[in-house]
Amino acid sequence: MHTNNVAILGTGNLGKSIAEGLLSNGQYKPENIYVTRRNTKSIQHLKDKGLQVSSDNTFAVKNCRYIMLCVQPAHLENVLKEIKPYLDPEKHVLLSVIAGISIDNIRDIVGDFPIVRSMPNTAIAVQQSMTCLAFNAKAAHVEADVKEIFNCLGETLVIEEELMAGATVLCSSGIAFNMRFIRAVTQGGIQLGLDADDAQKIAVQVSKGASTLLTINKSHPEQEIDKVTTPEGCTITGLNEMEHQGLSSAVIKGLVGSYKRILDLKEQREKESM
Ligand SMILES: NC(=O)C1=CN([C@@H]2O[C@H](COP(=O)(O)OP(=O)(O)OC[C@H]3O[C@@H](n4cnc5c(N)ncnc54)[C@H](O)[C@@H]3O)[C@@H](O)[C@H]2O)C=CC1
Ligand SMILES: O=C(O)[C@@H]1CCC=N1
Repeated sequence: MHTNNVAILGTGNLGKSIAEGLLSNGQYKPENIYVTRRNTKSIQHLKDKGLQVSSDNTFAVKNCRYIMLCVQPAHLENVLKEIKPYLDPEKHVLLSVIAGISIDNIRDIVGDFPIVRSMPNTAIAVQQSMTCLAFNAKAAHVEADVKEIFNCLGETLVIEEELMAGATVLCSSGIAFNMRFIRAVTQGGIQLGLDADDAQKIAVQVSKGASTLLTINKSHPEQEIDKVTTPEGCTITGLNEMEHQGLSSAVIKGLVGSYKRILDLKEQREKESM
């Protein structure tokens, strides 16, 4: 076995994004990435690129060190029970990207094991993920290696596991929230007379520009806003109107709603398994 082979069990939206990211940044050779899915038809393109594609999770586990659990929460228990006989805590590291499933939930099924919770987003496909990571004590020795994998796919932040639900909302759902803002700006631009392609091009570049300013200047958003808002000008007029309509409040309420949904689903799953 190649010491660092990666298995992605459940190659759907996120699993595919991870596979594409690992592949295109060159840290992994295609043959060292094992991807599984019950029906492999829709990941045929990964096979064409040289990845090891299979519907057999145990085959992937036998050949890999890092086992990424990328199925939906409802499918996790079955997958863990299926691979458990082939898991070796000296050889394998489990990395779960599954929202609302704790390290303890996984440990309850597989026993004491190196387990990492990782919360990336779909921008991992283009090496621009923000990935939050939490390690259990057994996985402490792989922290540097795991960080290196995800650092090649964007930025990483190690957090306490109890913050993982909040991180899921900001980090993973955050891509969708940002997309909706960009889309809304595009729609507004169309109403102001720009054609759809030009409006989107402007919205995307402005978003990138705003992020880059904060990254490079290490500034506070309000400092950057103050540079744009000419007294009595159009920016402050637009900004205040957005706030009168509840922009910040809507965003915060959305984030809190999303967070509560993670906790509700977790509670529901726990009740069902009792
Ligand atoms: N989509 C996203 O942006 C993010 C998703 N997540 C988490 O990642 C997980 C997957 O999410 P998605 O990729 O959106 O879901 P998805 O439904 O697109 O992908 C899951 C895949 O697992 C496959 N699968 C189901 N049972 C299987 C089995 N026994 N063996 C092998 N494959 C099996 C399904 O066929 C499907 O392709 C979820 O637990 C979610 O909470 C976390 C962060 C971001
Ligand atoms: O919406 C969801 O439940 C998953 C987890 C974070 C992103 N997608």
